[in-house]
Amino acid sequence: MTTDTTTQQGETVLDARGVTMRFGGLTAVKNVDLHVNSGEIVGLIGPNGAGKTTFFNCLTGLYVPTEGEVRYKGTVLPPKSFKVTAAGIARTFQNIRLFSNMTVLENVLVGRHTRTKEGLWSALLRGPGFKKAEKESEARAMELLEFVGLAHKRDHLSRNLPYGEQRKLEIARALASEPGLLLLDEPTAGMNPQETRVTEELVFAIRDMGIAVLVIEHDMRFIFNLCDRVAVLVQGEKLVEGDSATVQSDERVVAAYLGEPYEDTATAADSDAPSSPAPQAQDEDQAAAEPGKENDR
Ligand SMILES: Nc1ncnc2c1ncn2[C@@H]1O[C@H](COP(=O)(O)OP(=O)(O)OP(=O)(O)O)[C@@H](O)[C@H]1O
Repeated sequence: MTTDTTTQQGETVLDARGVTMRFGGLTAVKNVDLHVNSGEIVGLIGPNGAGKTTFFNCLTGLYVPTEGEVRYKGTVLPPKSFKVTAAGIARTFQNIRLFSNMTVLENVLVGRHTRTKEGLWSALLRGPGFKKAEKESEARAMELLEFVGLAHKRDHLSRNLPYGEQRKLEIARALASEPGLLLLDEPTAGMNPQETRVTEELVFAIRDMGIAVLVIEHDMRFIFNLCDRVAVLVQGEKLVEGDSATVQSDERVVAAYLGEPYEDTATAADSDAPSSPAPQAQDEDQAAAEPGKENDR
């Protein structure tokens, strides 16, 4: 198993400062600072309801933070998710959001739309420029499917894939937008231990492609194996941030989140049962709740 997380770390890719998100009287995220450097894998952990997904939604333009600022490579991000994707941040969702009636390949091609230059007329007329761009996009999409191990399923409908493969497909689709930063929201939820290990290797490989990664996960073994740095959110506030050893041994984290020392829970973390509830339409449910409606898709 790969546990070497050393890599070249350079410029600040993501710089979130003082991010606060209130839903009426509830402060879901409170004054959170977080940065991610190129070459880094950063983990975001915390108990259920700590504000992790809300924070992700603030980073990706799904929510406009009540206060604070999010910069990507030094530029303040526009509060629109498609513009955030075009800027270079891609994400996956806790509740998988694939186009279920499209094939595996088509799902990845959808992810490429921010990087294709051909306009509406070109698409309608299907001229030579469009056909060339279409071929290039398909070739790139197939490379990504190879990368995540799904090339042989290119023509399957995404809804027919097993759950773990749907998660991989979401990652391939996110990579299709050629991001500089990938946000993964519980990428191993519902996976068995073997699938989790494969996902771990996949995330290392993504980092080695030059893409920084910020990952939310409840599986502590996965997080502590993978991440260069881990931030802990509790009740919307950042409690601790540091390398895996620092975070694991911090008494506040043990008390607030782990409940007991990590060493004692490692076996449990490797059990077959997902450490978080089965995926559900949580984001959609939350989106329906005013005033924290999603900004767009
Ligand atoms: N759209 C919304 N409207 C109102 N409250 C919301 C909304 N979205 C999230 N919340 C609340 O904000 C808090 C943080 O929720 P969030 O989903 O961000 O936590 P989380 O750390 O991602 O939890 P989990 O690990 O269970 O996914 C919770 O109390 C949640 O009920």
